[in-house]
Amino acid sequence: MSGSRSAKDFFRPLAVGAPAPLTEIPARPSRAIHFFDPSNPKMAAKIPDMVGKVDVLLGNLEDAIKADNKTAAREGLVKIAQETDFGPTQLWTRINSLDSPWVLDDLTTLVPAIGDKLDVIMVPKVQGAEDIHYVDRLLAQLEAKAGLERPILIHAILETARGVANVEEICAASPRMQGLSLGPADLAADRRMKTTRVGGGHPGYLVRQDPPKNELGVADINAARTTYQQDLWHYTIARMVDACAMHGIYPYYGPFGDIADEVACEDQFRNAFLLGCVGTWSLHPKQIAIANRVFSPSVEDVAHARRVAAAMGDGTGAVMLDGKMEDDASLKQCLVMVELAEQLAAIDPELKAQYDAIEVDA
Ligand SMILES: CC(C)(COP(=O)(O)OP(=O)(O)OC[C@H]1O[C@@H](n2cnc3c(N)ncnc32)[C@H](O)[C@@H]1OP(=O)(O)O)[C@@H](O)C(=O)NCCC(=O)NCCSC(=O)C[C@](C)(O)C(=O)O
Ligand SMILES: [Mg+2]
Repeated sequence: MSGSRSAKDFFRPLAVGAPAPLTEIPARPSRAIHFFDPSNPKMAAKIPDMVGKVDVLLGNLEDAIKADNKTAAREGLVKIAQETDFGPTQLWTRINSLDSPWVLDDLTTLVPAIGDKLDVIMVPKVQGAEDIHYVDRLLAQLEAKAGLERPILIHAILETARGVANVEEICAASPRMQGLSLGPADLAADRRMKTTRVGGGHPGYLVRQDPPKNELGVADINAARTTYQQDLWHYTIARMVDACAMHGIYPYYGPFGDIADEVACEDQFRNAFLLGCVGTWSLHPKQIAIANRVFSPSVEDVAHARRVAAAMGDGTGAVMLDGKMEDDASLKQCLVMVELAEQLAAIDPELKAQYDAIEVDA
């Protein structure tokens, strides 16, 4: 890849004195990345109580924050971060876009003030590896200056056609890359898609059942036919999942703007979970429970996975379980569930109790 670092330099710090990059991105539970506006006193007041109840709290500085409130949001985030003990909950931020008048101050303020508490910086509207390289070097310089001991990770939002086209090089651009989220609103606009919704499906994007045929074998195109609404975001999410898996980083859905429609929100989140995403965004407190439910494997799935693991002994060969074939590969599928359940149980006592209560009779 032109312009990328050679293998021998990939894990070298980009500034003298900056912390060494991680060689592996930790699989920390992040079912819900909960967005809040640090300049909104009502929202900010709720944040300390949310610690421990959501996997990630994200102080948003970009879109959805009024231009007049950009400084207040940045300062509000610094204050909340300094005054709060986040325990097992991660603290992330979404900085302003790289072409905005605010982003340089975002980074030069946040890293010295709260860099020791910030786990991940979400960068919006990432177009290609060059955007990640810019943030990567700047973070290294700021980390070195602040004497930080742990590198801050980068999460890119895919919300332009160019960003989607460059998804693999974005994931590969830095050892700081933690993951990707879908930005369905900006992406729809950039692609000139004809949906005005923030994420989710569209009733016009469908396939229709074939027409029934009459006794002469002629299709009756006027007969009632079932239609099936399709997922507008399937292609993009699937590309993100492959790019992330290939680079050992984590894919996330993104925002679901119809806060009132909890059913459709859950459906969209579940599609992403099934395809390989590890989490999603929550824009309103009530979306946290939906995300936590959807992105935790069900007790039934974990029970089945553990049964397969027990039945597979040393993990090789093929066995029959409930009339179905299980083998080395299906065991690997099951271990995805078992490992995720273990990671979640470590931070979620309620889930731990449910998973611990499973009895495995192989
Ligand atoms: C949708 C809104 C306006 C409804 O806000 P509301 O106040 O009208 O809702 P509510 O139901 O009346 O709220 C009840 C209570 O919960 C509070 N509350 C409400 N939300 C939160 C929250 N997130 N965190 C903590 N507390 C919250 C709210 O302040 C209120 O407190 P109160 O009972 O004391 O009066 C509000 O929830 C909100 O502003 N959410 C965040 C929106 C956001 O961050 N948008 C940006 C991400 S999506 C995006 O950028 C797109 C993307 C990726 O870039 C792209 O696709 O291109
Ligand atoms: Mg956006």
